[in-house]
Amino acid sequence: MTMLGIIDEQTQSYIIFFLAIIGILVYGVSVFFMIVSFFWSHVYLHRKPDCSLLSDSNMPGVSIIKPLMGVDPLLEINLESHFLMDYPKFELLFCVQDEQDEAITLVNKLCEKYPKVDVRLFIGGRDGIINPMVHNMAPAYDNAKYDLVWISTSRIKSNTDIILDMICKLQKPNVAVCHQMPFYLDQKGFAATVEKIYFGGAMARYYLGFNAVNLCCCTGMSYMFKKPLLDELNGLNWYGRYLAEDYFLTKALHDKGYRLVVSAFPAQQNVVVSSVCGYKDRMVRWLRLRLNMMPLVSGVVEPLSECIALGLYGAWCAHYFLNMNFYIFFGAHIGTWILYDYFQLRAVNNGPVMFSKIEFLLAWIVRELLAIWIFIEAILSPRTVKWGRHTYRVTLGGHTEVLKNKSKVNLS
Ligand SMILES: CCCCCCCC/C=C\CCCCCCCC(=O)N[C@@H](CO)[C@H](O)/C=C/CCCCCCCCCCCCC
Ligand SMILES: O=c1ccn([C@@H]2O[C@H](COP(=O)(O)OP(=O)(O)O[C@H]3OC[C@@H](O)[C@H](O)[C@H]3O)[C@@H](O)[C@H]2O)c(=O)[nH]1
Repeated sequence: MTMLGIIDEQTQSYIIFFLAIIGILVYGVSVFFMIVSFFWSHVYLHRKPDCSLLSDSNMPGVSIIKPLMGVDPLLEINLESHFLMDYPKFELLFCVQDEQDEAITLVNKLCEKYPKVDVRLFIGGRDGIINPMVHNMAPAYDNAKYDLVWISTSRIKSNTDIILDMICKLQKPNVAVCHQMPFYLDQKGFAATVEKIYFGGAMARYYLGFNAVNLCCCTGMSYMFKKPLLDELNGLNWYGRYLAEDYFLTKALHDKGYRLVVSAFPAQQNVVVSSVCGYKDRMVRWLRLRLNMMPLVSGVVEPLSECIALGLYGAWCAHYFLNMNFYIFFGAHIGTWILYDYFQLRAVNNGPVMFSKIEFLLAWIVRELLAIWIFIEAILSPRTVKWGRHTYRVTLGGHTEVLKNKSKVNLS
């Protein structure tokens, strides 16, 4: 008898063998997605769209919904970028929940500057919808003129290539959604470097890899879709009962057999990045959402697929099966991973990054260590999600309640 006298030696060796097989599988699948996304980011990203299905006479109209809350120093640039797009048929639908919101002044200023652009402002949102972003967008969604709707959050900067790319990709009948992989525009400062390294490395690795093999993996930061298809599946407002409306509505379309396609242009988040803590809090919020939607994947496989954990697990497996030196394997794993992330980031960035290799390395280490912190913080209180003005309680399957003054308000 071994292992505290509970199980015999043979059972113990079976368990160890089983854990080693799992380790090989997790390592193998991770490497598979890394290779796919590396290849994908080099051949697919930043390519000009193939618009052969479009002509000047059949350019579809697009209703662009911009939910706003407060003003960031870069918000004006982001909003103006939409006014400046060279596309013949679009409307801008700005939304704010509060009539005192400072963003209203900014929208009015831009409307005066660009009187030819078709703009509407919706104030007040729609009562009864839990998700604050959907609450804010609901009136605009219901009044959208066109069949293509583009939801683009306040942190997103746009340009003509992006709108054209999304529209062209949506011309295929089996494509329901075209979404942008989250990424960041260049900004100075360590926190901005950490953000860029995460989105261009760790996230790109799975975001692109999953989409390349047609898994449903989409964030609601910037995505264009065919409104009639979503309306057949209850419409946007219905998904406002979930905090992760993006996951549930894209999954519904995906389950119906439609394709979700990644835009060739990563999303240009453009906000003032002031602290690493802000990044950490957002990642904890997202992870808590995922833990409630896919507990096994995000609670077990996801942490195991992070560089340090996977390196330790892989080194143990290599030692177990091949008698390889644990430390040499681990060192080679970390070194290769850093190189991979660096070149992956350059591909997503479409060229060199603005920070030095030493800054990259420091920020990369901080990001990897933060991933452990983020996991622990998320798992310690997986049901509580703070977003905007409220705190929410999310339960397994995504059911959401607003927590207000210690009492629960169920709006769904
Ligand atoms: C064996 C190695 C496999 C690695 C599995 C790692 C699983 C990692 C899961 C997600 C990481 C991808 C990051 C996607 C962006 C998520 C951002 C986010 O949380 N956004 C939320 C807020 O906007 C949004 O509501 C959530 C979207 C969820 C998307 C995740 C879909 C992943 C689904 C595919 C899982 C299959 C894994 C199969 C592994 C064999
Ligand atoms: O209370 C709020 C909070 C946010 N918002 C708006 O919602 C948009 C997204 O907000 P943030 O930038 O804080 O959120 P994230 O980018 O982290 O959101 C992401 O995670 C949660 C998902 O539901 C979203 O689809 C996804 O975009 C912004 O345009 C913001 O103005 C509101 O309208 N009301």
